[in-house]
Amino acid sequence: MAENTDDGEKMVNGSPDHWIRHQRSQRTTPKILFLDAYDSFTNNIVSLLTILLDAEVRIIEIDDEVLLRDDEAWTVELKKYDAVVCGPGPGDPHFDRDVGLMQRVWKQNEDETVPTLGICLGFQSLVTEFGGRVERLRRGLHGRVWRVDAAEEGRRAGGIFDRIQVDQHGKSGFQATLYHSLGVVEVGNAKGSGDGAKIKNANDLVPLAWARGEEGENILMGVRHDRKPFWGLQYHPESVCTDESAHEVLRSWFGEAKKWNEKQGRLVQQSNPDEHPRARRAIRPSLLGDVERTARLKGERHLVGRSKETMWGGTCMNLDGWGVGCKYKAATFPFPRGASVPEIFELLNGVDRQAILLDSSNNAIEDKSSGNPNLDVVRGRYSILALEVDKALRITCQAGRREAWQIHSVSSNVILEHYGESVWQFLADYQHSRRIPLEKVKHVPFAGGFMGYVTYEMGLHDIGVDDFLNKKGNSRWKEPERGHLRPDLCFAWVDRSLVIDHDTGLVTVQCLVREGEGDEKDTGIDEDEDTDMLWIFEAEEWLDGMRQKLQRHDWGQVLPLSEREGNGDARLPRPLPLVYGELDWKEGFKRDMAKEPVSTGNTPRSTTPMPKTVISTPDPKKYEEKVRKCQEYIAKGDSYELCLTEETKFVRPLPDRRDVGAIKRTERFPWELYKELRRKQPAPFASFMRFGDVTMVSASPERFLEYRPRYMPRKLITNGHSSHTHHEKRPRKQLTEEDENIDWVCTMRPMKGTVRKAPSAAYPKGVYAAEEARNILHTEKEIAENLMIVDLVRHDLHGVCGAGKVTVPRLMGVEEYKSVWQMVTVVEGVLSGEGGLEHYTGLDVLAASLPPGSMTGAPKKRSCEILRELEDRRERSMYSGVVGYMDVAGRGDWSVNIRCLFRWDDDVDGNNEIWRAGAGGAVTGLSTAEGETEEMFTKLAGTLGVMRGMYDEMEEIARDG
Ligand SMILES: C=C(O[C@@H]1C=C(C(=O)O)C=C[C@H]1O)C(=O)O
Ligand SMILES: NC(=O)CC[C@H](N)C(=O)O
Repeated sequence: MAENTDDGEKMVNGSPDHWIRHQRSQRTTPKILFLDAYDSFTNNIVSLLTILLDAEVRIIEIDDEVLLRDDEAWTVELKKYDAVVCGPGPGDPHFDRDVGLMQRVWKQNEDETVPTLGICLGFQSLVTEFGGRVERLRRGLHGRVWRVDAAEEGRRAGGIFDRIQVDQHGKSGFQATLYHSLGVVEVGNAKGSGDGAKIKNANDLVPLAWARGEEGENILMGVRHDRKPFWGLQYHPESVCTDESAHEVLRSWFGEAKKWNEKQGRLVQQSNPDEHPRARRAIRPSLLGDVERTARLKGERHLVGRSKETMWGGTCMNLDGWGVGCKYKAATFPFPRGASVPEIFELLNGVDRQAILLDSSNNAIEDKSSGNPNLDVVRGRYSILALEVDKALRITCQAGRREAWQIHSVSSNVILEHYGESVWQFLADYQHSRRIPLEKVKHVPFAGGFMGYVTYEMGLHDIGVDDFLNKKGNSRWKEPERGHLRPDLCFAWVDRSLVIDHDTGLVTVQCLVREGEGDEKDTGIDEDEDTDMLWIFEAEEWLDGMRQKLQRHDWGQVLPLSEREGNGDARLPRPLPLVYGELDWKEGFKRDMAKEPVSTGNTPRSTTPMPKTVISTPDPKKYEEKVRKCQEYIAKGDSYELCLTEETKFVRPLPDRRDVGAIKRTERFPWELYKELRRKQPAPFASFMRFGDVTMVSASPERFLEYRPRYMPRKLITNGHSSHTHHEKRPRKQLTEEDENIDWVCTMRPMKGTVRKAPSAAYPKGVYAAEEARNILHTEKEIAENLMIVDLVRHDLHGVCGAGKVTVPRLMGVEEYKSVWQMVTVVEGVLSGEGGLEHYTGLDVLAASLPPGSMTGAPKKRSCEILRELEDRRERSMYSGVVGYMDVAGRGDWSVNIRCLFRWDDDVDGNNEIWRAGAGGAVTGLSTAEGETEEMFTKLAGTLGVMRGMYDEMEEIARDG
């Protein structure tokens, strides 16, 4: 049998030559199998093992159906690895569904056993398998950082804690993060009585290390099997808060594993390169790579190029010609004196048209923290206004139908409906084929490109939580059981926009112009120099017009209403009217003209008083009950942290259709609401969106994800031919001059830990000083809460950026906002590696990290399932989703939709429209029901207050159920 080594050499099995070469290749790249129990820290462990042991780590899920069923396949698979790691995860080691394949690892044939390390749940599974007792601890220890001390046995050879330095007290230990609520209370035959009791040495399992809690607990942290090559660790070696010195334990373990293999003469089989590997890599395939593969199969260049056949109504429209190859045109000038962002918005956009405004609305607030270096005031720098959104190409997609996305042209007609690739692949491809070199657009963060939103449910679906979908029937045309047909992803390709730089005081108006480089045959559109010139001429004229409009406007004066609302430009679509009607599953939205406003304008104002707006806020008692339920799940080991949320509903009467004035006011209402929110709750990631079917006003303080280039000195770049580590084996692709200087940095800023400024029951004096805020936030509870999400976000980033590419430049900083203090960590991942941005873009990170970890808790998947249940399967919709952009140069910035209010056009209740606002917070074992309820209401207070301020008359009720 001939086998291939990694470097392509042929080997003949059995010859001495083969043996030597086999040993050598094994030495260069050891292979580790990681059994993933759906944890949110998996990729961090894989990264650590890869870097530390210079190993190739592959992943298989614990519930792999084939391997669970097929003994033969399982045995064959295990032969490919030097060692196995059974990972952490939610649940209980006694339940098959929680540990799956792990149990099979412990039951291997004596002579073929693969050396294995269990971590956390994996450790508990090992102990359970060999007769130890694992039970609920008296309290959960999620996100706690404790000292772990090696026992006598641990320090001996084979005890894997042997390389930990001994301190002056004769102890060897380190600080390590714990994420567990179950623990070992008894090992082998020895009797113990729960945590706090000493567990004596036992038959097969030898205790190696312990952690002592401040409540007198003494918890087992490490074991080895006396005769088999099995080890286990209860703490999390990969956490950002575990000491680096603890890495030595993993080195020792792997040394022992290799010794075992040698002693047993265990041969690690090289995998057949022709065979599709069963185990996956931690890093996901790139979206553009997927596009390329599919396109190669079909012999076409871009996904959309293939869509001709699927066009609607026989129109043969090819999107390849739709702006492929863009030219960038811009005009930059000083911010007009006396103007403000809302006024510019009103002048250029009108308030009732489609619009997206990403607004650094806190840029003007005074710095209350002056002089305090411990406190960061995060100010947004730019405000970005998408112009002519009505005319932009729009891409929409519903969760569960993500292989079917739609492209809409002006006036919302669907011009293309496509099946096959995921919408993410389409977006990556679309953006990539319109790339503009960074050099040309460095002066602005956004030069045009995608802007839009993604809902929470889209994220849920992408991580495999999709109980909201109808599983029966044809997946394409599933009858929605969600009660609506709203898009979960909606992006506009914005080619005209305006950027305000609040720091430099400059305004840039800009547009993307079509370039006539497309292949004529391909696009079916005649391109020549003249048309090209025409586009450019038109663009320049437009830029000039915009500049003059802004500069000549008298900003001292209040705009006459007519000028704000009537956009004199006849080419522009008319303002969106209020649409009345009903949603029908079969036929979609059915408009009911009879109910709609009459357009004559002569009808007298109605004199009947408007009915009241009804606000229903969450019932505090019920919320407390849910917090307790969260804690039950946490105590059982099913989750480490749960971000529980509730919804507040505003049922707002629509005006009589004959009352033209009232109708006008209603159309203006969202914008007035936004202006009020912006004024009262300034925030770095504020936004106003009237886009597709949704309207949202947001005062979000939380950045989800930003990706942008970091320019590197040229000499830092290796050319790939000079070194021969295993990372460099494949020939590097030809780098362009531009690539050489750029690292793409993805920054995530998970926010966890909230303290309100005003006095409250929990802090009766009120918390006003920064120092006090810091002290309150830097407590075990808040630190644990933040840490768990930091590790989760590192995992999400590792899954795209790869091993060793993720750092935490700032851990748990405290930031000041209008009415709260927040604790925020900055996590960075670098998208370089092979292919650089050619293969992975910020969109890969976005697609891989939704829903935002700060809104779910950890581990993400199981926590989301639990939350669905606790939140009565209510859709969070826009709340907990993201809004932002990804521009033509590949840069992006997305914020988490919190502290926001939204309304869907079809969300009507009789003659009322419904606005919704979510609020919540992370529940951990250390939470109190009252404290969490207060935190939720604190977060709600901002939006609620603004909404209340909009009415003279209203009624408030606590929501039941
Ligand atoms: C859930 C919300 O906020 C999230 C939860 C936070 C927390 O638990 O401290 C902080 C910021 C957000 O990530 C909300 O504002 O509704
Ligand atoms: N991180 C983990 O693996 C946790 C294991 C188990 N679910 C517990 O809570 O104890």
